Amino acid sequence: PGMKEFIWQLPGEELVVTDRSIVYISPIGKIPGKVIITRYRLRFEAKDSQSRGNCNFDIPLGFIYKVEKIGHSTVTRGESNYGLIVHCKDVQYIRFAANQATHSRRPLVEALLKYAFPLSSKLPFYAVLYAKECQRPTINGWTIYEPKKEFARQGVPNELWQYTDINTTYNFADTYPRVLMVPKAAALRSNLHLRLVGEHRSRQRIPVLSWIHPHTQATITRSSQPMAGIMTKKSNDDEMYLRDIVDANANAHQLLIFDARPMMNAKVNRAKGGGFEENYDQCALQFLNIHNIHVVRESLRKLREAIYPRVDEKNYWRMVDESKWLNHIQSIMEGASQIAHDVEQKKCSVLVHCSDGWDRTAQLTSLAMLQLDPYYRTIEGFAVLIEKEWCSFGHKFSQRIGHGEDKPGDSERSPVFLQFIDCVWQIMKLYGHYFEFTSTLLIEILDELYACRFGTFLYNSEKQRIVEHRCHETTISLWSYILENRTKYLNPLYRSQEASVVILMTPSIRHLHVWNEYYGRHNPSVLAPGSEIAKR
Ligand SMILES: CCCC(=O)OC[C@@H](COP(=O)(O)O[C@@H]1[C@H](O)[C@H](OP(=O)(O)O)[C@@H](O)[C@H](O)[C@H]1O)OC(=O)CCC
Repeated sequence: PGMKEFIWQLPGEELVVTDRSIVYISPIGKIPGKVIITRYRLRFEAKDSQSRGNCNFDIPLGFIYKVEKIGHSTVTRGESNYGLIVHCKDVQYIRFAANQATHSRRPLVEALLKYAFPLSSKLPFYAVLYAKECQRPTINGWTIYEPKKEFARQGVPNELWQYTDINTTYNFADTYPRVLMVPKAAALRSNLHLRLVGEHRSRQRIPVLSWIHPHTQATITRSSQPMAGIMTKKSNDDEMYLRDIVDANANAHQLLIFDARPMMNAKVNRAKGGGFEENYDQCALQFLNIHNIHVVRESLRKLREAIYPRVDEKNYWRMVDESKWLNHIQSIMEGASQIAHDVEQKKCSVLVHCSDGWDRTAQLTSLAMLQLDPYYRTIEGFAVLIEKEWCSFGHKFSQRIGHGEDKPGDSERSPVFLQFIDCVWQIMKLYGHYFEFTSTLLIEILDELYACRFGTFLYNSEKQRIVEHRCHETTISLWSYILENRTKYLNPLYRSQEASVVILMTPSIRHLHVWNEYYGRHNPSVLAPGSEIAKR
């Protein structure tokens, strides 16, 4: 492997192309400098960096969702009309003016289109090159989450809950984890029974255990929607299975079913064969009015307009309100808080689902578990929570982020995981001393979500990650990096004894804030010293 030419180069980060005569059109002025593109990043170095303050920046290629060419080589207007715009998956976009005479844009655009979209270019993700050249990490992040170790920590299996081997080779539900914990009564009935329950749940994502209360045995189970359809057909096996969940908790006589969706959307899903648990006996159903991936994608787009490339001081709050971003955050937090309250105070068992059970359901179970179990507010526990409720339960990271694909308009993309991390930040803002880590960890996780340097967030399911792409062997886990640098994320106010509490909150909109530390981080907060104001 080539020697490192620059101190900043990472293992496996081969140089691809350099352009020394390019101008960065920043929000606060034109800055001439050099662009270096490698297999991992786009880097800009201002020509006389000392006089302009530090205008250097690095953008991992995984951040890029669109490369836009502006101006044509023939146009004669000012040079800044000819160049390219690099649009990023976090709020920013970067505009460069290239040198018309030398047609310097072409090599840059070709390099970006090839290496920012490895799936489209049929190249391996940078994560594979990085792992090849890295020394073996001292901590193997792939073993931080062991399902049976985590369930043992929760106190199961026990006399009422046990493993089923029905999905050991992912043949039952290929978007689900291999290890599933189900009511003992259901497992003892037969695998046929479980298969019949699976036939009544979208993609066989049957209700399985996420978390059990250490003292009351109240449980959080999760699933996808029942396949009731327009005939609102019922399933004896599905209803019997839910009764098993009720019977496994001596403190309650009914199962609280939380359908994350607006009722109208749940009804519309009947047209696709879906639906909801209509008058199941011993069950109480309620809708949480959390909107779908399409509404969420649009909401972030509007929030971004309020913030980047600069805050519109006159219209900011109107634009934030019109985005409804904080309203969506609130609906998720309200749902998770009600789930936590019903499990903790009413000692009830709850079932959480939505349409597919991999977006809103993951948000609700993980936020409720974060409130109920202080373990998940430690660095290791937070890694376990994300591996369990997001990675292993088939949140489609690859499609929701659009890893490596040049398909900016793909309607499968949506910032659902970002919404979850934003909710964690809102809880941290109110109860920071109950977390072992600070928001630095949250921002690090979001950056590595896009960068594709680690294998943790690649692909759409445990099966794809482990069986089809063998990520545990070919890539390094994000948690190796995080845990090797854990001091970076430690919260000095954290006292594990006092933090060992249940957080029960009623998230009023007045307690919620725009996470400016993240969404506003690319805005020039002050004029870089010596930077000239863009000439009008
Ligand atoms: C005649 C065809 C009917 C039809 O296409 O229904 C489709 C529904 C889509 O259902 P929705 O629940 O509104 O939307 C779904 C959820 O966001 C789901 O995530 P989650 O895991 O959180 O459930 C995603 O995985 C699906 O891709 C998405 O389609 O659309 C609506 O309900 C919108 C109504 C305004």
